[in-house]
Amino acid sequence: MDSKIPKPAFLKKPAGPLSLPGNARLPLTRDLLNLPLANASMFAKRMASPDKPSNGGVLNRAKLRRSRSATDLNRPDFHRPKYTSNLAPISSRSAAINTTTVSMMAGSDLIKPLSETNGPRTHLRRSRSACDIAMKSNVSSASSTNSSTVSGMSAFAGYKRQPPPGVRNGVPAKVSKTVTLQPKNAGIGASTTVAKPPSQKPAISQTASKKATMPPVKSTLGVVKSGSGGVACVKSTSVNAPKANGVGTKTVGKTMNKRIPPYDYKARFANLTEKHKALVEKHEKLQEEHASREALQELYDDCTRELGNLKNQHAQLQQELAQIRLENDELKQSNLTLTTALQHTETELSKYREKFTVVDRENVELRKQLQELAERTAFLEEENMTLQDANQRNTELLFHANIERKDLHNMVMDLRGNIRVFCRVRPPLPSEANRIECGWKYLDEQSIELIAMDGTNKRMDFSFDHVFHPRTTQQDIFDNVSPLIQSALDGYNVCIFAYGQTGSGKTYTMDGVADSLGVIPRTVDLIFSAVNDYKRFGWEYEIRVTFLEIYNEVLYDLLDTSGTTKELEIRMANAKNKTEVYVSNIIEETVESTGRLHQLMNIAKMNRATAATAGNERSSRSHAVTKITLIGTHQDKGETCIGSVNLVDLAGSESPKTSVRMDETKNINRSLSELSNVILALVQRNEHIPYRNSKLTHLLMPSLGGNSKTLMFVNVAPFQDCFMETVKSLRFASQVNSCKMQKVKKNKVLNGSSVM
Ligand SMILES: Nc1ncnc2c1ncn2[C@@H]1O[C@H](COP(=O)(O)OP(=O)(O)OP(=O)(O)O)[C@@H](O)[C@H]1O
Repeated sequence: MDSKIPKPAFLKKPAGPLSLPGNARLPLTRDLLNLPLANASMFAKRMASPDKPSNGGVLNRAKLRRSRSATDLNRPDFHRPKYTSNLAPISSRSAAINTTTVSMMAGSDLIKPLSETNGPRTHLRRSRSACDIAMKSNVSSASSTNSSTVSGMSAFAGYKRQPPPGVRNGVPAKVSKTVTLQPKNAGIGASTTVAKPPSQKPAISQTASKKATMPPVKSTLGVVKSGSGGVACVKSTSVNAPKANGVGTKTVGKTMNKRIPPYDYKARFANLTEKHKALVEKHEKLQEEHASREALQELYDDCTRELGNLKNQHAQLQQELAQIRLENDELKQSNLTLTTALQHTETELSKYREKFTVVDRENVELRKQLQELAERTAFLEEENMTLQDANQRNTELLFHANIERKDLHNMVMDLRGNIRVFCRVRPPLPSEANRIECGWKYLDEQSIELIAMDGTNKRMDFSFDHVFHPRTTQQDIFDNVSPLIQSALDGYNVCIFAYGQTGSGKTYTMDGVADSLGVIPRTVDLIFSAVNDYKRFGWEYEIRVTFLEIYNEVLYDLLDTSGTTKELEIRMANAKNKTEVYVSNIIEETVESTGRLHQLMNIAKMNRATAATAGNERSSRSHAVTKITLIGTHQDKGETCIGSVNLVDLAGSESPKTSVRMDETKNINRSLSELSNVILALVQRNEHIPYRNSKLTHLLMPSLGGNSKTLMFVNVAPFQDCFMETVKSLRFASQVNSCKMQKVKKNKVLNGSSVM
């Protein structure tokens, strides 16, 4: 054992000031006297060395005195030369130990920088105070044990004030002690430190129980061993740093065992008492730490639950966040759509604004125009009033002018004669090309010369109101007829009939064919056209129509399609006016339009044709009478005018020699003769007019004579074989015409002219 004791430090001439750590003490004088000479001289030389601090012997005199007293008590045979004073300076070694310890604690999870701990600063203060208390207790114990401890404590205290590199403001060192000594007061940071792996936590208690299990402690052990363990340093380490490894404490034990002789039971007892106290304190601290850990465990559980709740909340918030992000994306998309729509709408709005501007300008223009038009309207209304007054006056004038026109027209018609005769020569049909024609010479529009082509070359001249040659059109014919229709509209009775040999063209003249309408359909059209024109003069017309035929002196209603044979009688309408007649049981239909009238004409024509089918020659041997009654009313003037048009397609005259049905021929010829007699009586102005001698003259009585206008067509065929019948018809017509023109003729007669 002694061989392992290092060589005394004074033999090595330590460079620094003399400072003995721990229980190191300077040898007493008497000790020095007991030293071998060499050693004594060396010590004296040492003391006399200029390197020795001037106050080296004064500084630790109290210590030396105490040490000497203790030593004296234990010194039956004191041999101080074995004192090992070549230890490293305590301050440096203590710093190294404490640096190592702090580094170890700082490197462990138990020590956290202040910035990592969230514990309140007050905890740190309390921990610091506890630490200080612990330190003080250690210091006191140390000082009571050995005066050299003071320097060790000073060195350790100096270490605390100098934090190791990497630790800010020295907090980690304080925290490490706080965590270790005062776990109860530790905050969250402390709990976090305590919650570190338990393999490191027991190191604290093991430090007290001198058990070295942690690798950092081993390294510390190496440091201690290499430093050869100064007593003060080791004791300081074991007391002031309970977290130091057990090896260090073990080193202390060895040192103390070395230092306290076995027989010094009192010192040993004191030492054990201190150890016991330290262990008791550690036990209490461990119990507090255990309680603190349990509290921390509860806190940890609470935190875990809270963490779970927070995780759930976090997950829920994550879902909400995802939902919100989704909604946000939808809102962004919607916003984008709305933005696009807004831009589109703004574009349209700008267009509409431009249009509105244009329209507004147009509106202004239109308002101006409207104003002008309003003014214009007012002017026109005023002018219209003036015109209406003028129109009313003109209407009045027109009404009177129309009356005057009627009078004049009637005068003209009178001058032309109430009975007028037109002669029409029909052309030969293509099927009649082999028939010999008479010689026809048209002298003028009113005269014709007939030349027999039978070899006698007989010539006969006839004069009429108008002579129409074979090429005369239906329109030319009607142009000469229409003035009579105008007379009917003016309130006169008009009778137009066609007289002539069978096959001479009577039906063609009166009815016409589909592509060449005759007098009757043209009369219908003219009447409706004139009625519409007369409306402008205030006249409203009612048009009534009847269709009948006279066959063998029997009346037939051509509009009666019932098949029943109703007896038609010609009766006088007014006893006072014997010219007014009507036909009983006849169908008289009021016609509103031209179409309807044409429809009725076709019905009548079919009925007559049906009769003709029953007997092939019936149509040619019956008289067809179409009567159109015109009733005009002028509401304003309260006037009424009634006129009528009798359109008669007479049966064709026939020579008895060629007649097949003599009775029919006789009836036809007799009725035609009676018609001739009536007409001749009229033109000769006889007192008695034999109207009632035949159904035909009786029926036409209102239209023959008086103010009636009568027009007779004498139709003749152009053929030589019809020469006699043609001459007969022309003589009758010429006789009518000569009688009418008798005055003129008379003038002619006076001039030497002759009529046949
Ligand atoms: N002006 C004319 N132009 C062309 N064809 C005519 C003309 N007049 C008559 N005809 C034709 O001559 C034929 C006989 O004419 P229409 O039947 O009119 O004689 P009508 O005198 O009526 O005979 P009826 O007394 O037997 O009835 C018909 O085919 C008709 O088309």
